[in-house]
Amino acid sequence: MVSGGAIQIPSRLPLLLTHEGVLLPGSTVRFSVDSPRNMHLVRERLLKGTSLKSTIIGVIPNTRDPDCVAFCGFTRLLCGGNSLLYCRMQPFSELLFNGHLICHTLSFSLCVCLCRIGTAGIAVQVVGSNWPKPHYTLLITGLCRFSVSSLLKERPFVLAEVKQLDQLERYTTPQRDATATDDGELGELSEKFYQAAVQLLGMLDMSVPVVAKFRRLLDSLPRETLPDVVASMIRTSNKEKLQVLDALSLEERFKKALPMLTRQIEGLKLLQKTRKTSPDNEKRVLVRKGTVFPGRQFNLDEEDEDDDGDDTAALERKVHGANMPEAALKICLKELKRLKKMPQSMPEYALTRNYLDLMVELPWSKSTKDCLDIRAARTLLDNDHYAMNKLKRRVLEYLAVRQLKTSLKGPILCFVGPPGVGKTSVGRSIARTLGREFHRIALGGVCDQSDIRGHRRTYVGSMPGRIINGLKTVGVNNPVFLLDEVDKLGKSLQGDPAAALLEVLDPEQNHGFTDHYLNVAFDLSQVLFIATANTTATIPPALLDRMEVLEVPGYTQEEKVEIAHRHLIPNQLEQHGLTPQQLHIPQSTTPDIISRYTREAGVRSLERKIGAICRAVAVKVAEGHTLTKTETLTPENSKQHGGEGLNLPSWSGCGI
Ligand SMILES: Nc1ncnc2c1ncn2[C@@H]1O[C@H](COP(=O)(O)OP(=O)(O)OP(=O)(O)O)[C@@H](O)[C@H]1O
Repeated sequence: MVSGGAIQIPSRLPLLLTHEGVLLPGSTVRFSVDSPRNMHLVRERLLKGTSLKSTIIGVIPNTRDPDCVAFCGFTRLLCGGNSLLYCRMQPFSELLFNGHLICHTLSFSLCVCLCRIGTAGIAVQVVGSNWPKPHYTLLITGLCRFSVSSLLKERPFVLAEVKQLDQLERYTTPQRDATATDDGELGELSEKFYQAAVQLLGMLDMSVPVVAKFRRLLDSLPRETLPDVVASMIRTSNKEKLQVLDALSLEERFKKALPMLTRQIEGLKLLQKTRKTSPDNEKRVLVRKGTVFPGRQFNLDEEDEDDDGDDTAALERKVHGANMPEAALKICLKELKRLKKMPQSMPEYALTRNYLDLMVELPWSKSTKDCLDIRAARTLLDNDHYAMNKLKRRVLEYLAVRQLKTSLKGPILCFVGPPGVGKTSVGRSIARTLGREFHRIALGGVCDQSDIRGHRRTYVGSMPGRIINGLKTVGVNNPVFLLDEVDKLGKSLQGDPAAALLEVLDPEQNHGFTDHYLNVAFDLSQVLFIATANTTATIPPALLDRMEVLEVPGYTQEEKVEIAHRHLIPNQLEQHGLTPQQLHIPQSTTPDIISRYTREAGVRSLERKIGAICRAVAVKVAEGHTLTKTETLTPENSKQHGGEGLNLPSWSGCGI
């Protein structure tokens, strides 16, 4: 690439067509690549190539221009400005650029307007990812301008014959500064530009790394490179950057870039005038907020410190503030250290970040204070549930022992009974009496061990298990966990979830429960586990052995009537926005509903039927029927009501 002392870029360059940004010589820009042509370029040129030459590509802004597209179909193509049009033509006869024939042999299926001038750049990093769709992220450092002489091929990626426009030696060898000794307009311009850059720096906080870097570059780079470097660092639009890119003469380049710099200075002056904070703070805020330096497009040799630095610093603060045990803290700090060194585009960055976010969110030492009063607990249980005397007595005994001995280890209560007898709702009431958070973990159909214990982090799409997820949701380490339907746990090739539950439910072991995702022990000894099941027959013996089974039998008809009138009807009326004046179901009607329309040990179906009656009445009320008297619902009167007043639906009309 060195010919006659001059460093030359290859005369044939693969072109990366990008809508994303403009690469200027001397700047480093991150491009996300997902179009088929660009993906081919990365795979076949950057990833397969082994020489330095193969890492050099041409980056060319691909500005879709409706005017250009309108030209398609003509055999002679003329494109204004510095744009080059190539489009679908069969056969391709002549392609003219600014009056010059570029190509007359190929047919192109692309229909885009390309800039004629691009920047040859060296790909310093290529990162691939499949999420959310296959793409590569390229970090490219601009070397020099080139112009497209002719297009050689279009597939699998665009290859062009190019002409180098800038000298590369200006960065590599200390040489005569073309502008320093120039006394003419160019010298004046470059001095003015330099002074403006110094003025901008004076308005910013030097302790911010970006500003310090800007200062270093300003002093070390030859002045002729400054327009490119400064235009790529300060906040400018892509259109403005394109103007700088298209400016071939140095003088023109200074003229294009200087107004951008002065605009920035004027903007800062205005901001400083309007805000009345301390000057030092103000300077820092301006830089931090990206008022001057947007994004991270300036990293010629940049340390990884900007907004991202803030982010990881905040995370570090959270890690220290999470009050986690020594072992967990050690792991978090290690991961944090790795995270700081990772580029954000790396897929592992997101994984590590998610892991750390979970670690800081977990309630390692956050708990609610138990407010147990046995008398109040009895009243609450009685108010919430009718009958169930045996179960309520045992629950009260259990709670009383807990009150006397806070560090009670076991037993785990397991309520066994037919569906709808109130097992889950008793669990909820226990949480309320203790003043603890309640979380239900539905185990029905779970047949993968990792549902309980989580996946290892090496696994794609890994997640913590339900226990850790539940703790994250409730935000305290002493909730009431209701393991619903333990009898319906499955088994599969992915392991036996019941075996994983053994450790969770064993009071002797669960202080060191290790979820595969966390890979560090979490103390579950404060969690109060309650299990429910419909039958003990299908509960694995080892699991059953760890639990105290409390049978919850079905209800008698009388009990169901009481439950309906004390709990179900008031609940349903409230849920449907009705008042007892609008719907009254007499005690004598309920046995009819129970015996004719439900056939169950519990009361869930009864609750649904009452809900259906409420819905039907709600329609009438919403239609604006006025109530003259309190209506009572019986099968007979519902049929009698032919049309006036509150037209109570017939039983079948209720949908029950
Ligand atoms: N004794 C009772 N007193 C008041 N309401 C009750 C009683 N028994 C059940 N219920 C009510 O019945 C409904 C169903 O109860 P729940 O969901 O707790 O049943 P379950 O036994 O857990 O059923 P499954 O085994 O299907 O999970 C709830 O609305 C609950 O409040």
